[in-house]
Amino acid sequence: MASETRPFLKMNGLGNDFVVWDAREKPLRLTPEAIAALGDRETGIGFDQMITVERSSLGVDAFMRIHNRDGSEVSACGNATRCIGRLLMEEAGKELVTIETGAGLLHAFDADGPRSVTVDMGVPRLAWNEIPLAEEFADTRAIELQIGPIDDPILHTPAVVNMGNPHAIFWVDDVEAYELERVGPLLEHHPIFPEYANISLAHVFDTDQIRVKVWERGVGLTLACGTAACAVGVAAARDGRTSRKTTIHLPGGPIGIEWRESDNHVLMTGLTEVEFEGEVDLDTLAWRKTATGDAPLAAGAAS
Ligand SMILES: N[C@@H](CCC[C@H](N)C(=O)O)C(=O)O
Repeated sequence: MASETRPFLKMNGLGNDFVVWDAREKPLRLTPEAIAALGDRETGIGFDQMITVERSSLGVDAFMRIHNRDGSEVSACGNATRCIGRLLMEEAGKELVTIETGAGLLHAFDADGPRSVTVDMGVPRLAWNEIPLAEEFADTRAIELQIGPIDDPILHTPAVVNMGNPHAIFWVDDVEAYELERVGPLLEHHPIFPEYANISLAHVFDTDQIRVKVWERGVGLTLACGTAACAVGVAAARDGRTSRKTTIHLPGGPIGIEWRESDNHVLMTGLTEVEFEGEVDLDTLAWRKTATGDAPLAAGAAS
C-alpha cells in the first residue's frame, strides 16, 4: 500500500509552537509514540503541542484537539486557540469564530495589530475540586504545598487556577532565580495534583505587569503558555496583587490578559505566527518543509 503524506502548518504563539493538521475532510489520529517522535526537537519536527483541527459536532467553526509533546491529550491551549482562530478567520473571511475544545466553546476575534488575536477563554474555575486537587482547600489563593527543606522551602504556597487545565502559580521576587527545569517536574507530578499541573513562577513588578516562566505539563520549559498567562492574571487580581487587566511577560513575549468584571470571563490577546508549511510521511514520519510562512513583522509591531 502506498504511504500517506499529510500536509501540516507549523505555527507558534509567542514561541509556544505547534504542528497543525487539518483533519476536517480526512480524519487523522496518531499514536502517542508517533506524536512524541514528531515533537522531538532533535530528531523530529519539534513542537510543544500538536493540534488537530476537526469538524465540530456542535456545528461551530471547528473542533480543536490538543496533544502535548509527550502524546497526552489535553483540553486547553490558549496560544493554539489564538493560532487556530486566526486560520479559521482568514479562511472564512470572518472577524469572529467559535472553536470547540475539550474545555468548551471559545470565541476568537481579531485584536488591534497585525496577526494579533483575542480569545475569550471563559470563566476560570477556582474551587479545589475543579483544579483538581487531591485534598480539600477552602482557599485556593494559597494552598499548603512546598518543596525543599521544611524550614526553608525553595518554593511554597502556590495559588491554583483551572483555565480548562490545571495551573499552580508560585509568587517569587525573581523568576530567573530558580532552576525551573529541576523543580518543574517535581511540582508537575506532585501527588496534590491528581491530573498533574502546569507550573508558573510569577513576579509582579507593577500593578499591571507580571513576569512569568512556565513549566508545562507534558512538555517542559516553554517560551509561552496562554492558559498560564490567564491563570496568573486571575490569581494576581484575585489576591489584589494587580488590577484585573495585566500584561504577562513571558520569555517569548507579552500576552495581554483582562479578567472582565461584568461576566468573569478572561480575555487573552497576543501574536500568532505561521512559521512554515510542510508534509509528513505518516508511515516513516519523515518530513520536509514545502513553503515559507509569515514574513517578519515590521519593527515595533510585536510590542
Ligand atoms: N501551551 C498551552 C497549554 C498546553 C497544554 C498544557 N501543557 C497542559 O497539559 O495543560 C497554552 O498556551 O495554554
